[in-house]
Amino acid sequence: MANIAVLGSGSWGTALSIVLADNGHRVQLWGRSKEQVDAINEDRRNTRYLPDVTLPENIHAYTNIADALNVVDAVLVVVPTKAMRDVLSLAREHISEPLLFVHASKGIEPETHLRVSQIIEEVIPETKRSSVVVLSGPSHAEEVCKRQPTTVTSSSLQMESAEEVQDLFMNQHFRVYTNPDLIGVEIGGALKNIIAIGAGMTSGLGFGDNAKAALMTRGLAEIARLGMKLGANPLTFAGLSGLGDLIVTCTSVHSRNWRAGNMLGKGKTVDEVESEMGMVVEGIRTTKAAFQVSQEMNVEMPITEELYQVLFHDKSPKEAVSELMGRVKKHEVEDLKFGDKDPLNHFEP
Ligand SMILES: NC(=O)C1=CN([C@@H]2O[C@H](COP(=O)(O)OP(=O)(O)OC[C@H]3O[C@@H](n4cnc5c(N)ncnc54)[C@H](O)[C@@H]3O)[C@@H](O)[C@H]2O)C=CC1
Ligand SMILES: O=C(CO)COP(=O)(O)O
Repeated sequence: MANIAVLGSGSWGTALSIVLADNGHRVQLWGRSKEQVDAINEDRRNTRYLPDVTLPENIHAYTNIADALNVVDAVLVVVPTKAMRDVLSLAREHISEPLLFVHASKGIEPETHLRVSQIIEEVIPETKRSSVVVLSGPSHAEEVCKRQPTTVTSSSLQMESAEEVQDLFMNQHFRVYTNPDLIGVEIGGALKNIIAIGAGMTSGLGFGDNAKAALMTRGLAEIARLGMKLGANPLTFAGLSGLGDLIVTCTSVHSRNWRAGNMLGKGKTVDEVESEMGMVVEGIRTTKAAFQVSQEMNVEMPITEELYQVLFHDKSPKEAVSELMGRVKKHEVEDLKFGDKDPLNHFEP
């Protein structure tokens, strides 16, 4: 049994707290809202984010981050990426010995373009962190908290740390694999949100499954293109944190990114969508960050570029689709050449 601080009491922080509590761990959950923290402790409910779920007794909620971090073995940070740096800075002051840091957020920091594990490394000094692990994959909180079958990936540069997190979370409903490709796992989890906004947008425009399949497939190609340039292994994008998460986010009724795109396709503005959603839509800021990175690194990302124009420069979704469909003709797989006898050798690691 371990004591684990969970920083962030939104949908995902609460659902992951349930997984940990089911595994017998003591969870010290930190949230900003006193009303929500009281409701968790007194009524065993997170009324705002997961109102229908009864929370196990071994989840204890706090508004004071020092209380949540008091005598713990590991820290799980699950706040929107834009809040990550502030929350970590707040936590840092209350940590006195090296702790295992796990995060389950999916984004790229808007101003610095850092992945979340890099933000942790920058804000938490080595004397206060033993290792950094990301937990990512196709996993909506609404299903995890009902103990429906879910599979995710635990990734870290240290195998022991990835396995430690696998052991903390894994149970009969929540299956955890390990993967050493931290860059690939974080990039796949962050960038699939962009494509999910696009998939929702095409549905909002009235297009069908062909358009969705096109976006998902070509979206994965451009995610992998940028990821590989950043140092990821292409095989990771065919796994849970890549293709798996892309499927769930582009097709599930629970996806905030898909729903946001759907509203945009139906004519709402970004401001209207964000205020109606009331929950984080990571893909909006990630679109801007990924677009900027793709420009800096000279990586072609046509879907991301069109969505950036829609989200930040008032381009109409219809015009964006038309631009994508009217691009110059291309090969499907850049590495495959006609007449090449052994094309698969391009995929050797
Ligand atoms: N909801 C889901 O099913 C999943 C979410 N994620 C990721 O988890 C991360 C968190 O998402 P959710 O929990 O769904 O978001 P949410 O919108 O449900 O909740 C966000 C939580 O963060 C808190 N928060 C926001 N800004 C803060 C700040 N500056 N300081 C302290 N707390 C702050 C809010 O009060 C709220 O409790 C995101 O990166 C998301 O992509 C990943 C997998 C599944
Ligand atoms: O990452 C998620 C599921 O794996 C959550 O996606 P949304 O933020 O679009 O709901």
